[in-house]
Amino acid sequence: MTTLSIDHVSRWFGNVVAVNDVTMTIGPGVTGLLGPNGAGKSTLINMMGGFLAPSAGTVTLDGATVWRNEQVYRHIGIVPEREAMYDFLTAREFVVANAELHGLADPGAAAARALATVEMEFAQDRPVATYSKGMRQRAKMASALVHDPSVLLLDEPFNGMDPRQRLHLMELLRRMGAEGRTVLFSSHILEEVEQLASHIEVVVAGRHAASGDFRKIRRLMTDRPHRYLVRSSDDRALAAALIADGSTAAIELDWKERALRIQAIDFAGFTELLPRVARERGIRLYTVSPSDESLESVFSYLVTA
Ligand SMILES: Nc1ncnc2c1ncn2[C@@H]1O[C@H](COP(=O)(O)OP(=O)(O)OP(=O)(O)O)[C@@H](O)[C@H]1O
Repeated sequence: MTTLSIDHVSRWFGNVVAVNDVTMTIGPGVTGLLGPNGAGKSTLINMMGGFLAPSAGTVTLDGATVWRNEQVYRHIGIVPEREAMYDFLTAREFVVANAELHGLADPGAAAARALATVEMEFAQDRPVATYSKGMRQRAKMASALVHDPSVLLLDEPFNGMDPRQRLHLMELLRRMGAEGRTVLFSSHILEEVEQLASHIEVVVAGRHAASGDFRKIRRLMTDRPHRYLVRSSDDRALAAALIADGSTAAIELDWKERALRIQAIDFAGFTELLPRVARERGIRLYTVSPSDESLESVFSYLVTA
């Protein structure tokens, strides 16, 4: 069982709409679920993993409803973002306990296999209290893998990891994807998703904003209108010269800031145009700063596009 279908799914908490009419399909390989904080990624993952019921719509795995379906739970492993671990347990005890919960025939052997997969044998008999953040993450991962699920869901798995741990986890997730499993991980960092995911789903403010490979998502982000704040030795002359070019969509003189607010449509064209025009007219550029580069603004452009 490998294909998760999210069909017109919404989830609200009181009057907060965390997920708003999202439809997407997640198949084998590694998929990145990208979006700023509060976009609804955890809520979506919890619904995909059967931890949370959708308020509307359906989540199915190869056609079978996920919510309250034990048959389906057998195929899903989930690594939540925050999970209380019993610090006095060792990783081995923690993973064996989960194997027992799954009713596996040989919990010891299954736990040993899962701990080997995440390369945690060296510390498996130490209490979790003595682990680094990355080691805890790996213990959680072993616990999620103990029943050999075909679908693995991870909520912000790279948070708080050092570069070496990050590489290690990337390698592991890549391998699992190559084996034909469905691996989905959430992140708010495009570069992280880019390095690992062959497919990206973007969510913003509870809504599905875009999907495609990283080239497509990158292009959507660079092709959006860019806003700059520019200060120069002659703002009026600069504005007149820039507006004559097609890559400049709008210019406003901001008296308070004593600067130009420029909206460019063609990112590459504009970054070439601005210094050239300034040079040709003998205008000195004092400040050139992007004024809307927050992740939220980049993503919300995708939603309104
Ligand atoms: N149990 C809950 N009760 C009330 N509101 C909730 C609950 N869970 C999530 N929300 C709200 O739903 C929205 C989406 O939250 P969610 O945690 O799914 O986003 P996220 O993309 O995972 O963000 P983060 O990366 O910050 O965890 C937020 O506004 C959040 O405050």
